[in-house]
Amino acid sequence: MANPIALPLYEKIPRKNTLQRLFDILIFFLLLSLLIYRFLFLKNHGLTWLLAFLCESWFTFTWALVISTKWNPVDYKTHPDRLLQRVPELPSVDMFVTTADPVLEPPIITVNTVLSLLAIDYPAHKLACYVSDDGCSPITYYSLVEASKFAKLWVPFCKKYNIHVRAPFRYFSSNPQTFGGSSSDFQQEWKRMKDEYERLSHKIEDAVQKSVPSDFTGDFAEFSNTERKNHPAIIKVIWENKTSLLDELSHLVYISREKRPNHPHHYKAGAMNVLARVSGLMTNAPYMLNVDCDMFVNNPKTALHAMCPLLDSKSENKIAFSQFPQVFYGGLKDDPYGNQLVVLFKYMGHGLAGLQGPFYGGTGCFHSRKVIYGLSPDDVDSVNEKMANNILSNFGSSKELIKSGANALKGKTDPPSNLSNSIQASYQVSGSGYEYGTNWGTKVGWKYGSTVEDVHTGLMIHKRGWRSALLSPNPPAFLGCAPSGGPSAATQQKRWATGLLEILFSKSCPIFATLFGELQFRQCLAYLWILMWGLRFIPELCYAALPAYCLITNSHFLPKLIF
Ligand SMILES: O=c1ccn([C@@H]2O[C@H](COP(=O)(O)OP(=O)(O)O[C@H]3O[C@H](CO)[C@@H](O)[C@H](O)[C@H]3O)[C@@H](O)[C@H]2O)c(=O)[nH]1
Ligand SMILES: [Mn+2]
Repeated sequence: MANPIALPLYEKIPRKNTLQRLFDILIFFLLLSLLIYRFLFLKNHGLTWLLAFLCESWFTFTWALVISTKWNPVDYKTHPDRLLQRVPELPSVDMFVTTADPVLEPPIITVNTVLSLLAIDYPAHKLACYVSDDGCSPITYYSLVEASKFAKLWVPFCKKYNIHVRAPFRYFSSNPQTFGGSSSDFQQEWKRMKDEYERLSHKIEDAVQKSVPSDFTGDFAEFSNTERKNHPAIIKVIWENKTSLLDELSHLVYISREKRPNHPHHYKAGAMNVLARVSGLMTNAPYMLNVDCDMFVNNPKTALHAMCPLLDSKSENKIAFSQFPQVFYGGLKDDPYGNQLVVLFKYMGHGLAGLQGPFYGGTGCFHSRKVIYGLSPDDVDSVNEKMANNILSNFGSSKELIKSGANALKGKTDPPSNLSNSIQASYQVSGSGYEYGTNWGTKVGWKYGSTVEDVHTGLMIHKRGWRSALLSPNPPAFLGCAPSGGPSAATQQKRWATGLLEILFSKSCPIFATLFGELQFRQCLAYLWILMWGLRFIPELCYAALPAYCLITNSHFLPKLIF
């Protein structure tokens, strides 16, 4: 048998795509010949011919970007089984869940995501789950407190019977025999778990109906007199794993950062930066997973898969993040609105994986804390005091955060002995004015300035020369909700289109990142393809309107066939 130490933790396997390339090139040549033909006869025709020429030039250009991106697709094959043999001490992971609105994102959904995270196959004392609530909702907090009680039964049950789907709402919607077994012990425990989960759901439902707790006493006192966009920070350690035991529940922390009407809060990016800072003070894990509240873990080995490229010695200094594709459940058949992102991840994503790496997709992604703090790949092995001080010079006024930041950059783990020791500092770094005059949102952390903070942040990471990995394990690592269509899909796509254009027309533009940074040329083309997404409607609408226009004006834009 081969020495496990010598075996790689992951492999990049090129996909065979000769036929696909042939078709892609053929289409490209057909487009080019059409353009040449149009150009040669431009003088003999009117406006319609010119418009068609311009639209087709655009289509040819975008097709060239697509071909370049898809040319060398690769699949990542990860070997989580080898991980423990090669890396005896798994690193800690801080897991972030963001939620913003208890009505649009019902707490039961967030609770399921949190439960699925707490139950993953990873040493429990190495995990901490932080929930950021931009809705400042006592109901969300109450739901999490109740969920942590249920988790004490749910997590051991999942691990004992090796349950595959660890989000209870999803698990209990399937037949018990499918996952888990048929022994009478199992059947009994399954029944008990189901009853307990139903009790939890009812409690949460009641809380939503009656806005429990209405008196805001005791644990809920901090929520009294709060408005969603005007309230002080609220941080609560819901559960602390005090014994550092493997089979105890992981830490669970609730954070609602301070919001004030005159202070910009920078939406999700702002929330992520608060999460990075508070977790830096509390657990300071070298890796951070972030998920949207509606994206539960669907494969319990997810964290082990993600660690393979991040910890493999050949890539340790190069791969900044492991991204899992967004996969959705319950979506419309054949994805008529295109919001299940199949093309983006299945085709373009794997093509990107063969270049510098996939875009950061905002959820289902494991980041390295050092990279988020601003470290460059060349400096990883040589972080000295001066460099750390330089990076941390605009980290804000919290001395505790600067100390923990220096440790993170130097690769030291230094979690404080208990979480409550860092509560006071955590309140300080969650304040709405903490970031003034600092590098947060510019050089450090999640980037501000675009509503698509994920692509923006990923682009800035690639610009520094980092790579990223796209992992598509089977079953998919995470499953999420996509809007089913109608106005919500339109609003989402409008937000994406605007946010992508904000990046294109800013100093973060990928062309500058290639000219003045380390963004590879073909990676730059791929970024251009996605960032220009919001402009595509112009030539597409125009081209679609041409036939009707020609019919009305009795002109033509297609060559006449002469037999
Ligand atoms: O002020 C805000 C706004 C949003 N969120 C959270 O951010 C996540 C994504 O927001 P959502 O409204 O669901 O946007 P989507 O368009 O569905 O999200 C996709 O697009 C976003 C922007 O590119 C990415 O951040 C997401 O990860 C990606 O799933 C959710 O968990 C929200 O709760 C906040 O925490 N604070
Ligand atoms: Mn969403």
